Amino acid sequence: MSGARRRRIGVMGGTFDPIHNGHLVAASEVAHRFKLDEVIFVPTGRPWQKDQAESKPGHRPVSPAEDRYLMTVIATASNPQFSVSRVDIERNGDTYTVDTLRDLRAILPDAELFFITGADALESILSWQNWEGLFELAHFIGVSRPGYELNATHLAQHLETLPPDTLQMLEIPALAISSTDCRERAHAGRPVWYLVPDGVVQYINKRQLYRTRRASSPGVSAP
Ligand SMILES: Nc1ncnc2c1ncn2[C@@H]1O[C@H](COP(=O)(O)OP(=O)(O)OP(=O)(O)O)[C@@H](O)[C@H]1O
Ligand SMILES: O=C(O)c1ccc[n+]([C@@H]2O[C@H](COP(=O)([O-])O)[C@@H](O)[C@H]2O)c1
Repeated sequence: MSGARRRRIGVMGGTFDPIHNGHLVAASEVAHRFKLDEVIFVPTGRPWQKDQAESKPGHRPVSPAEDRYLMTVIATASNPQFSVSRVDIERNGDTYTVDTLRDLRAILPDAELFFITGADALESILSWQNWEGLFELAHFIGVSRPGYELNATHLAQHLETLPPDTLQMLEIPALAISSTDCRERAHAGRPVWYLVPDGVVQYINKRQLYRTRRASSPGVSAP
């Protein structure tokens, strides 16, 4: 008897500080083109490369994980194909994609995973923890992003021994939106409407996120 088709699950990892429409379009387009059953958004717990960059003068620390998680839930709630996982925010220590994928494989042992990453993140993947092990855990889909070239020739030589569909590229509708720009807008009192979902605009206002350059906002408390 032939086995059932394996569920095809997209994994969209990100710091999502805040989640914006560029993330949502990327996930939606990959879901359609790769016939995915679902996309799981995975907010990072401790994004070690961003933490390092943001310890430089003039940069602000990453917002509390619980705020980033809740914005991701709000942004994805209306799409039945989208869900949000807490695996990265519940794991102690720095967030490594190799752990994300291992955790998701343990939860979804029969699924085929497709990790979605923008062209900028793809450029730096050789600096990720245990990157050689990543491609055995999931397919990788690199998506275009304004300002970055969608090119993985630097990776190709390292992937020669792996199956040809290990890493695939996809041009998506260009949205020149970044979380950095959204934070700077919110900080300066400029609008973020239509760059992020409406509920995320309201959450940013309610929690007064990005008003200061320091992470001075209190933690999320239960209602
Ligand atoms: N506009 C976009 N188009 C396509 N991919 C994107 C876009 N913005 C972010 N991504 C991808 O989404 C993933 C998560 O991104 P992240 O949460 O770091 O957002 P960001 O906008 O890059 O944040 P920041 O400006 O703080 O660096 C990464 O793989 C990133 O490349
Ligand atoms: O595994 C790593 O070492 C690693 C280093 C940097 C980024 N990542 C992952 O890449 C995704 C996008 O990260 P970021 O920092 O651009 O929001 C997110 O899922 C991160 O956990 C992973």
